[in-house]
Amino acid sequence: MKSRVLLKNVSKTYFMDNGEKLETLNNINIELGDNEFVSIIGPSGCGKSTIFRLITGLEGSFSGDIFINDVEVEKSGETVSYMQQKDLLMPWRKIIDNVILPLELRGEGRKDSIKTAMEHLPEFGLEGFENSYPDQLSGGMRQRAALLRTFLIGSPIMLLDEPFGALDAITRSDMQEWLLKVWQQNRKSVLFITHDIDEAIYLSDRVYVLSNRPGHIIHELKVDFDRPRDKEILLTEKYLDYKKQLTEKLNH
Ligand SMILES: Nc1ncnc2c1ncn2[C@@H]1O[C@H](COP(=O)(O)OP(=O)(O)OP(=O)(O)O)[C@@H](O)[C@H]1O
Repeated sequence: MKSRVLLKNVSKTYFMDNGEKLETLNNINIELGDNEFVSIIGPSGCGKSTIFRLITGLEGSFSGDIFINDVEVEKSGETVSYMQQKDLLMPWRKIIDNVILPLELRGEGRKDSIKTAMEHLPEFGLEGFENSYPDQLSGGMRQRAALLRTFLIGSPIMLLDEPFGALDAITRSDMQEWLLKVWQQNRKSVLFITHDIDEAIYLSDRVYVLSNRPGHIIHELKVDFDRPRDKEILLTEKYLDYKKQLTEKLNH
């Protein structure tokens, strides 16, 4: 199944209520290939989330071209699985009722939706918690529930905006390993936004570095580690070299 995204010379300017222009993205070129895991890192406010809103069609006006599976985004009609930065679970709905939302929105019956979701609960580490409410779960479990909800949107293309940003270091590290495992089993194309250089290198096939706003690509790193990966790679020279490259570019 095709699962590609291509941004060609994409620029985006917001027009503020007071008439001012906010140039947000400047001539961005990004490519996500079939089954690739690609990260985007860059300073706060440089337009990373805007890129996702453009790909999903939530943000309409821009210059340049965006292709989803080789079709222009305006004509594509493809639903992309998108997890926003603050993708909160609804506190009044049980975990199972939170995760089946995209299936229900697609018009699938409640019974079938629950059956589908239940099959994925073990893989997402949520077995036995289907009837819990979000505030009864740990931070990592809540993020896995939000990821399952995103996963059940069903697109082979996933856009994940800082899914682990609010987690403590140990939980975050566990979640990275878990995400790689799930990704390897399900092979989707993932675009992943993070502020964390280590996370970007560990997870990705390639990493794009954005400049300060208006964001443009200042570096592209190909991460040449075999898969499946384990945290041992963090101790290698090659890894340290990648980290140095990205740190230098970000502090540029
Ligand atoms: N709907 C909007 N209208 C006007 N300005 C906006 C809008 N959405 C975002 N912006 C502005 O565009 C810039 C980029 O925002 P965006 O959320 O894409 O950045 P980001 O790189 O994802 O930031 P962070 O890393 O802090 O999440 C910011 O200055 C933001 O205030």
